[in-house]
Amino acid sequence: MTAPQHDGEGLDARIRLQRGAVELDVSLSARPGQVIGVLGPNGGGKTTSVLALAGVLPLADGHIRVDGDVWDDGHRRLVPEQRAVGLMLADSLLFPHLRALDNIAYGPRSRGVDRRRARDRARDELARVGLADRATAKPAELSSGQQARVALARALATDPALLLLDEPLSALDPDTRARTRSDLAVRLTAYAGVTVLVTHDPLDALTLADHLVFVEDGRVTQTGSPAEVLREPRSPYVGTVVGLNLYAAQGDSHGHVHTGDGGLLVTTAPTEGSVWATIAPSAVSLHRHEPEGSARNTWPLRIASVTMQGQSARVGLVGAFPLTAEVTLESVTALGLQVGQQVWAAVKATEVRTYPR
Ligand SMILES: Nc1ncnc2c1ncn2[C@@H]1O[C@H](COP(=O)(O)OP(=O)(O)OP(=O)(O)O)[C@@H](O)[C@H]1O
Repeated sequence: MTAPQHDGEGLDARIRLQRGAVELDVSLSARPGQVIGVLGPNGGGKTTSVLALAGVLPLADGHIRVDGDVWDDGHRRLVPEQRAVGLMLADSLLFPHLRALDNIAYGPRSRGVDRRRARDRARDELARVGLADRATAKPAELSSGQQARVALARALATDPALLLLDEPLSALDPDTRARTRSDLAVRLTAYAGVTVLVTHDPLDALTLADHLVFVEDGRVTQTGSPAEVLREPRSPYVGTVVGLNLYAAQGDSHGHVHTGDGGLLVTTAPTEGSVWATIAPSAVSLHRHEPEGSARNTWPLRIASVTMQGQSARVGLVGAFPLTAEVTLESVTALGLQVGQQVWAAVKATEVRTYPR
């Protein structure tokens, strides 16, 4: 479950079906107004979950209930048109021959709303995404960010109980993406239904979602609020998403943490038994020679990659203890860091966090 049990309002789903090689078993639940961010590696089953919620793929088992109504219970199922769903994908899929206004009015019209009321509603939705003045533009006359906003307006114009956003921003360039992300955040705040947001972008998830669900190989590997997930990642994939070095390990009461392949970490805050151990990349210092200071954890490693990120660089290190370090660009030049070079990495014992696995 992704949120506390509730009284039937909102989304309550257990999605079980086979698709390709993946046997999907994913539970999702949320109250009205909540945004669930669904993340995971390629092929894990995120889009399949969205298609099941939309009614495109039938459940083999499990259930989908929205506001107490059964949409699918493995036997009875509502077809997509019977579901109060709004859908927005990376490709906005607008009708190219229709004006922005008519693209949005299409949904209410096809659900029986008369022409004038459908257009009034479409005008209202266009205004809410800041495009009141582009009502007569055809999709080809709109920028990609504007097309995305029209697609969002269209998805919401039918008053869906469930809004499904599958990589809604992934086709946008970084600047447009950032602007559209904040517009989306504002619009979602005013939306009363449940939103399921599939994304590969940690920033989308951390800024838009109330609750995160990680789906890997058809299974939920971690759920929690963004703050919980940032604090305690519980799978190597989640560790990568939140940007921490993460190790499955065994801890003892003396502050020794043994990672699987003979690696040893020293920590000042030991947890006994099966633990996850994390090291923030910014806590790793790099040296040309073996450091003599107080750091308890030091390893000679080889630089496998250097990538820039704003004013800092992430340095991938391989060897006895694989690590990612984050250092300033000044350090990169001062140390003359290059791929293939041998360096010493050091981490203070106070910087090694452990928590039960
Ligand atoms: N049209 C299809 N027919 C059969 N199997 C499919 C089809 N599309 C996807 N699959 C398979 O279903 C499984 C789940 O894929 P899905 O697209 O749901 O993953 P995803 O988590 O959304 O991945 P991505 O991040 O790449 O979009 C994969 O094994 C995939 O190969």
